[in-house]
Amino acid sequence: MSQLEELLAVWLPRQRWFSGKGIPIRQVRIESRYTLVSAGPGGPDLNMLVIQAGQRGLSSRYQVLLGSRPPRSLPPNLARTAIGVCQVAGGRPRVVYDAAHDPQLTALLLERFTTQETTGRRGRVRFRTLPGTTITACGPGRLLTGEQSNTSLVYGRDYVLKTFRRLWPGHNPDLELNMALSGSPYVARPCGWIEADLSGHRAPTTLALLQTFVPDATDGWVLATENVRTLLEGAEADFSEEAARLGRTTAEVHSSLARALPTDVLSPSAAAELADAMVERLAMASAEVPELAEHAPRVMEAYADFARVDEPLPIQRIHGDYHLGQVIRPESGWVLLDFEGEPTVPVRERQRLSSPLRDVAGMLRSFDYAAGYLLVGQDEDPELSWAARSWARRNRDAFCRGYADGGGADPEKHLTVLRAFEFDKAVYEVLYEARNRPNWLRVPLESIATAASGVTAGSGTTAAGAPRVPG
Ligand SMILES: Nc1ncnc2c1ncn2[C@@H]1O[C@H](COP(=O)(O)OP(=O)(O)O)[C@@H](O)[C@H]1O
Ligand SMILES: O=P(O)(O)O[C@H]1O[C@H](CO)[C@@H](O[C@H]2O[C@H](CO)[C@@H](O)[C@H](O)[C@H]2O)[C@H](O)[C@H]1O
Repeated sequence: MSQLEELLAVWLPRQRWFSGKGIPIRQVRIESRYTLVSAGPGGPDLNMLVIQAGQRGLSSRYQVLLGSRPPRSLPPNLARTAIGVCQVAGGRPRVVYDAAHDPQLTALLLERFTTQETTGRRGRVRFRTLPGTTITACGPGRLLTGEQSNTSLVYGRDYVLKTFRRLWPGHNPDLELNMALSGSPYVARPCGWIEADLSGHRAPTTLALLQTFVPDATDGWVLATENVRTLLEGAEADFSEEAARLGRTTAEVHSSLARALPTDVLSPSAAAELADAMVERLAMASAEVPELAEHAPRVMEAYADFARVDEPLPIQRIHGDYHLGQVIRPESGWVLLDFEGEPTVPVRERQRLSSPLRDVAGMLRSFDYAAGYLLVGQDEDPELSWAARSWARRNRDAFCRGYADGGGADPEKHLTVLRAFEFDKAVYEVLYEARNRPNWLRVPLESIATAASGVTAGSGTTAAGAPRVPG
């Protein structure tokens, strides 16, 4: 490995967006390096690196936004973003650092959209603008610091630039679906994107998406958990109108996607394949989180029931990783973000048509998360547990009602399908939490334990085990 690759191998596992945590990195290889912007001699450069991280014989691609400056010229406020000092592409030693924190570089990055030049041999990095859109440079980008799989920069009240971290060849579904929905009041308007031709791949790969910023909005996770907190503190709290409205908006977005993009019906053989994929994910998660294994037989039963369902299941493009953190609420109503799907799954698989009930299941899981997460690590208090679960139940029901009212398939009439999707999502979450936020692992594990403990959806609880509240 080169000096820079050695430095990246140490830095990478500490990044929130690195999805291979917990598995030692054996090798880092820089596949491509593009100088995207340069502030001139003595000033900073912004390099976009595509790197391959080798772990246990598997290799994953990531995008790194690398700042570089002459040694000892890193401003004190950027000191904590330093990765090290090394030669970049054989030149003089430079200090390299995480460019997303550098106001000078983030400002120049947005400016590149206004000049439209290409970078690299044969223009292998392109800044693209949607027809009819004029992008105006507006100063530095503010780095969002939330629990993210990618890295987003907010430019004033105008734009958000999301750089995708884990790269899979092809157009990112976030770009595809936002373009298909462009003009809808329920999404942030896409303005442009950055793409590159990765070595060995003909189709361009999306590196970043530029969207309009939705001002004065709060994300659904914050709104929901504040509501649960109020309730657990003993005060009145109701979220069900918001949940119902979110259900309606979700159904409308699904209808728009079905109108704009291909649709189909899931064949019995495809349903069996899907059930196999769920079983495979369960096996992988149980190997990594042994506590899950004791519930596996009950979860498998749900998957087997799903494989036997003989009703035709409409399929279409869907959100793919739908949860309360993917929706924001300005005054005007809910807006859906991040149509990327599950970032650890290859883009080709994420582009497959799927049942919109998968998104419904994702959001239902999220109501359980919002209810469960405040109680994790607390001493068991039956009253609080009951209140939290009842909150989840009420909002799950309201969301489903809203979804059906908005023209979506009535989730209540597809409980077998929903149950399998909810289990599959919860299993995904077990893996996600084990790798990224081990303190949260109990949230999906407890949902699975409750749901697998024998009470079925038809007998008064849902897959995640929240009791039905009378009335
Ligand atoms: N267009 C936007 N307007 C306002 N806030 C946004 C916008 N896009 C993203 N955000 C904020 O950034 C957060 C992360 O964005 P998201 O697309 O979900 O990134 P990731 O794929 O890394 O999870 C969102 O939860 C939201 O708070
Ligand atoms: O938003 P991302 O695309 O980065 O999605 C990943 O991270 C999410 C956490 O930020 C994770 O969502 C899980 O935790 C949420 C609370 O933080 C909860 O609302 C979701 O229901 C739960 O799945 C998501 O699974 C992961 O792909």
